[in-house]
Amino acid sequence: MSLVLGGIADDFTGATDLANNLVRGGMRTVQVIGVPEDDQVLEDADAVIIALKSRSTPVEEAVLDSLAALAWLQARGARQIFFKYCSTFDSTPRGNIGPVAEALMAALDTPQTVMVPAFPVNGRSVYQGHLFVGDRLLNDSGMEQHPLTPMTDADLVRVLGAQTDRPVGLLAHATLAGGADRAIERLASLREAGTAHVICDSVDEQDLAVLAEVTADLPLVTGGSGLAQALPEAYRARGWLAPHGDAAALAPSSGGCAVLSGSCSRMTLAQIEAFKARHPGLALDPLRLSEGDAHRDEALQFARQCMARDPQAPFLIHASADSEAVRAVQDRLGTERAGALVEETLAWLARTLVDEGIGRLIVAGGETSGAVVSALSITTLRIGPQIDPGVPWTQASLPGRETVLSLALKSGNFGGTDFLTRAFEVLP
Ligand SMILES: Nc1ncnc2c1ncn2[C@@H]1O[C@H](COP(=O)(O)OP(=O)(O)O)[C@@H](O)[C@H]1O
Ligand SMILES: O=C(O)[C@@H](O)C(=O)COP(=O)(O)O
Repeated sequence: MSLVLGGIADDFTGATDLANNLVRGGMRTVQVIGVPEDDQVLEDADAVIIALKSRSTPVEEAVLDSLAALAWLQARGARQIFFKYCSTFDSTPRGNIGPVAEALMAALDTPQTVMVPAFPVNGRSVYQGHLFVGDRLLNDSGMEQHPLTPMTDADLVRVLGAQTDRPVGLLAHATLAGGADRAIERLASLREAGTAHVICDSVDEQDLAVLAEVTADLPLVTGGSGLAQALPEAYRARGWLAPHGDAAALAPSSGGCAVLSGSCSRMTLAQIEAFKARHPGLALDPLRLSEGDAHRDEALQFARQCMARDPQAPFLIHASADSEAVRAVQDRLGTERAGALVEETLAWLARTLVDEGIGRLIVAGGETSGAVVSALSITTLRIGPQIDPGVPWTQASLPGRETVLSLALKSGNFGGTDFLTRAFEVLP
């Protein structure tokens, strides 16, 4: 198998988002969880996305995991490596975006890479190096209150500058508007001046199409999944992709419907409210979780009652809470312990509920999805039809289970307000 694109994603929802856009562009894409064993057999694919949990891990660990993923993809002949991080550039002054990008550049022996977080269909755009979410600057979008990676500065040249000693430059919109040749010249002159990282403006699909044309031949690109919407066309123009049938077909789904949420984003909170207006939901209290198993067991009882009442009707369990409540919990337990406690509980619930008949599961939150997917021992996800931009249904075979599990991993900020109810309605 010789790959066109090898993806390294810093979280699991991000990996699914990237895979979704490649599939929509007609690329046969497989998502794997962690670096696969050398002898793991993968179906024929144009792209393999390796989902890591490297967004919030210590820098050294993120770098090592990313390099291991790179080595696996290189051994399968990947023409281009795509380092996928969040369209809201989720990171801290220590990293992990800068250090991981640099380690990948060194391993690929390339002096420069591009940074393209924009995802216009979901409202993420970059202008003069500043990241907007809808009509708000990043630091005024709610992301400044993220529980793990609060983003308090929208100037990405400055944000990345704090994560690296190498020079950071800008490919500005005015240059991009001049077309691919002008953008290529700009990248070359920045390269000659020693600029390793280039933040790329992009406000719409047209900008991304130009950027795809400009970057398709680079060994390494980095960013959100917006660029991946445009890359398949650039690959096709180079004769790298053969035509084939529907890249997003899934087997029929079965089993009960559940939602588990650890995301505290504004959008998830609105989705939870809309869901609870129609279906049962239970809020977890992290402080009670910290006192022992009783609260966790209550949540399981709640789920069992819902399943007994109507095995097909969806229900929700969430730790998601507004920023004030999250801060109060973090003050008492510490940020890491609070996050880990919530993730462990939701992962345990996922494993137990799937054993007890849940076959269609939505998980909201990137870190939360990582914990759930790991607890379910999932190694590969097949990407199905898109529910909302950036979020497809996927399917996984689980060890010891005859039917497939349908799984939607929802990034915190993605999806319309009715996402949690509509997702079950559109599932085949
Ligand atoms: N009530 C809460 N108090 C403290 N931390 C929480 C609470 N609810 C969720 N968390 C933690 O917040 C983090 C949310 O991150 P994540 O799952 O990636 O969501 P998102 O996709 O919105 O970023 C997780 O580590 C989760 O465990
Ligand atoms: O690029 C994006 O915005 C998403 O793919 C993503 O990575 C979101 O991360 P979470 O919000 O932590 O799910």
